[in-house]
Amino acid sequence: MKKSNFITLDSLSLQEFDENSELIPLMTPEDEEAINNEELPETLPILSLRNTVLFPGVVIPITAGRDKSIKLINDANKGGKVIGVVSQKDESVEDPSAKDINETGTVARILRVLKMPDGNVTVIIQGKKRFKVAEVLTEDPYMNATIRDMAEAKPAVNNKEFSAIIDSIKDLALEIIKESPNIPSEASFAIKNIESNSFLINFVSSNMNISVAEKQSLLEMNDLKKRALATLKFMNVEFQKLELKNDIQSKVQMDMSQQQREYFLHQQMKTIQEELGGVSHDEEIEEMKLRASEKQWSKEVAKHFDKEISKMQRMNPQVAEYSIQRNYLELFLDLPWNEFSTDKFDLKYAKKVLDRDHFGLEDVKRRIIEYLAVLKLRNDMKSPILCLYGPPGVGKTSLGKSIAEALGREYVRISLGGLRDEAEIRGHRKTYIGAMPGRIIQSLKKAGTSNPVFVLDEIDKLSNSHQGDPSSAMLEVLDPEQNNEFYDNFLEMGYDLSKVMFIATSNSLSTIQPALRDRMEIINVTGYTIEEKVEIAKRHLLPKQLKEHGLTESHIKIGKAQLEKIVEGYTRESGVRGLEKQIAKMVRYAAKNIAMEEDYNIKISNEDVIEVLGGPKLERDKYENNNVAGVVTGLAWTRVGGDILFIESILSKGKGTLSITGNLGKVMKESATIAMEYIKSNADSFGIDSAIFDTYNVHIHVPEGATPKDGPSAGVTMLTSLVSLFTQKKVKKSLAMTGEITLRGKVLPVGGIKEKILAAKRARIKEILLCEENKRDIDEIKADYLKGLTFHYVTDMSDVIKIAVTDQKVKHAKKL
Ligand SMILES: Nc1ncnc2c1ncn2[C@@H]1O[C@H](COP(=O)(O)OP(=O)(O)OP(=O)(O)O)[C@@H](O)[C@H]1O
Repeated sequence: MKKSNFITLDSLSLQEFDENSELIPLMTPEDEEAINNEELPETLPILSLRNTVLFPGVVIPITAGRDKSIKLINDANKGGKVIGVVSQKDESVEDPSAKDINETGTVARILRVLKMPDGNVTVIIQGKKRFKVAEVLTEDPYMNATIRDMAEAKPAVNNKEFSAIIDSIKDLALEIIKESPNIPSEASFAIKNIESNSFLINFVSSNMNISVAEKQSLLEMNDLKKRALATLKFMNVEFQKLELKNDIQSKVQMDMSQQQREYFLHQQMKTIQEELGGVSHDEEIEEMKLRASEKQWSKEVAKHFDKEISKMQRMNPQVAEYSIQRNYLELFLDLPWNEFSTDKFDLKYAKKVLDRDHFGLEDVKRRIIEYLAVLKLRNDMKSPILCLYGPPGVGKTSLGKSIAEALGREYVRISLGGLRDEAEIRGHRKTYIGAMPGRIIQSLKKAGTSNPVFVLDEIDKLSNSHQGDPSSAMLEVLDPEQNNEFYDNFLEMGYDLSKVMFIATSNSLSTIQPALRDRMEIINVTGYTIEEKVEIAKRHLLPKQLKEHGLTESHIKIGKAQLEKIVEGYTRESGVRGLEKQIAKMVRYAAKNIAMEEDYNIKISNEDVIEVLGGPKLERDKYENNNVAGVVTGLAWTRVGGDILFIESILSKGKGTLSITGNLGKVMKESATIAMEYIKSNADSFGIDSAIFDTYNVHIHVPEGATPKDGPSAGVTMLTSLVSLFTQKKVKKSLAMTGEITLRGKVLPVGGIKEKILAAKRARIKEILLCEENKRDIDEIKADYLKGLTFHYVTDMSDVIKIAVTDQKVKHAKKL
């Protein structure tokens, strides 16, 4: 035996062993040869092993606790030191008999016996040769049995396959040792030094991490090549398990170190932030909690806030969700919750404020004061929402502002024009990227109180689209029964809007969703007459512009005559927005002169107006003379106020066709046909020869073809135009008219009377023809507006002709 080759065993205290005995030898091929040639004894004492298998050549320590085993070891140690070692089939059997042990075992030589302090005996044995138990002779005091030799089929020395398997076993064994933290690296020296193939297989099999049964199966294999292959398979499995284990371990380790790294960096950042005087996240949260404690929110909101803030506390401040959560909670803190301003409800003061800010509009102001009076008496806000309706620039929005001031409330305004997405009103859920609360909640945050005056501008221009229906969200906002729990998607909570005073403005009633219109009290703000506009300009617009341009009244004076010129020549509107712009131009002109020290005190003359604004841009809507047959003045209503229009018709030789031009809608064309047919059937009463209907073509035209026109209110005008045409008689001077006609010859009332009257006045019309039923509209109009106008009320189309068409022939009357 070569003493230089030795194996270290971790289960054994080698130091102790070294001190007392020789080193454990490795089995060389020569040793193996010698052992194989040794004659086996016929009988052997059999030591049963519970949890291991002894392979030939391998040295293992065994601790014996059972009396039988201790006696066997002691006897053998005193004698020939050779024993038979067989593993138990079932390790739990305490006192195994013949049937409990495997048939195949290994002859072993006792190398050393160590007596342990606890009475156990540790024996170090080395396997020599396999055997089969032939017959168990005695079981007491320990098992003795006759044994048989076992032949081993060894492959030829030059068997390449076998050599390859052996090489693989060696390589894999080295890999396994490398990967296993528990096997000392010296083991790899041992592997490298093993010269005997069968010992290599046995050594590896013995040290592999496989079950006793598996080890036993290896021991029982007679064919060495097969045994080598089976060993290699087990090794592969073990290697894969090891790799997997290491993989998991390194991952776990990496996760841990990543976490540690992040923690470390966060700590560093926190320190840096604190050094720089910034707010650390903890401080931020503390500050939020402090602010929250001052809020007057309901239990429900407080609970929700607490839940959300503890969510924020658990978050990593570096992730994007953290800032979303912070914004969310800041919205809660910024929003007013049950924070009210005290209402003034001094109606005299309210009237004063309204009068101060707005000239005229007596009716409107009266209704607003009445509305406020009701609010004062009822002392709650569950009254209809005001809707100020009228053409642009008549002061609807600024009335809202004055109401806020009169009541001593905050003022906020949103424009609903062109708003198509419901989320604009209700907000996006906060999980969306860039999500925000809706405009209602945003405005309340801006207002800072829970009861502001909230102006909803252009409510008629809310539009529907595939992104939802904003008007249904608006319905919830404006419904006093529902709006105490208005749900905003971003806020994820109901918000009480019931104390908010909503005022809507609108240019048209027909485009407001009917359900919305029902919820509102409509107040009509009509346009202004020229005189009123001049007054508004003098009292409000000019002082406002002077202030904005840093001037005072001593710098520039614009007389009434010039203001009137500006109104008539440069603006065409019911409101005063355009007028304000023109005045701003005049003020800028003065400011320039003053700044250049050319003139300190400017009194604007007519020439100045032309110099600054250019020649008058607009001819006043003038009534035209009545020298031509078939030309009649009608009154029209548009979204931007009233207007006058002319209906012209001519005759040409032909076959009696009727053509209509001027960009007219279907209803207006129908009016023309009705008028024509009515005249045909009543030709005699108008003194018209029916023959001309077949010999002349009629063409009706409504000028300004670029502007689309529609509606039934031009019916009476068309009728008058055609009668005048067929009779070649003059239409009454300075007369304008509006009214729908029917085939039976009736005249029906129409809308927009106030605007139409204002337009007629602007055009210097003197007489107006209307349906009898429209009289009640006229009665509602301020007497001032009606000054200088004569009204003719009719019910029948024949009355229209009687009033409108004179007996005089026109200048160049056609002979028909
Ligand atoms: N009666 C008035 N007295 C004083 N100023 C007026 C009056 N009417 C309108 N104004 C002024 O005209 C300007 C335009 O008014 P505002 O913006 O309120 O019009 P609006 O009716 O709301 O128009 P829109 O329908 O286009 O929103 C404001 O500067 C307003 O102060």
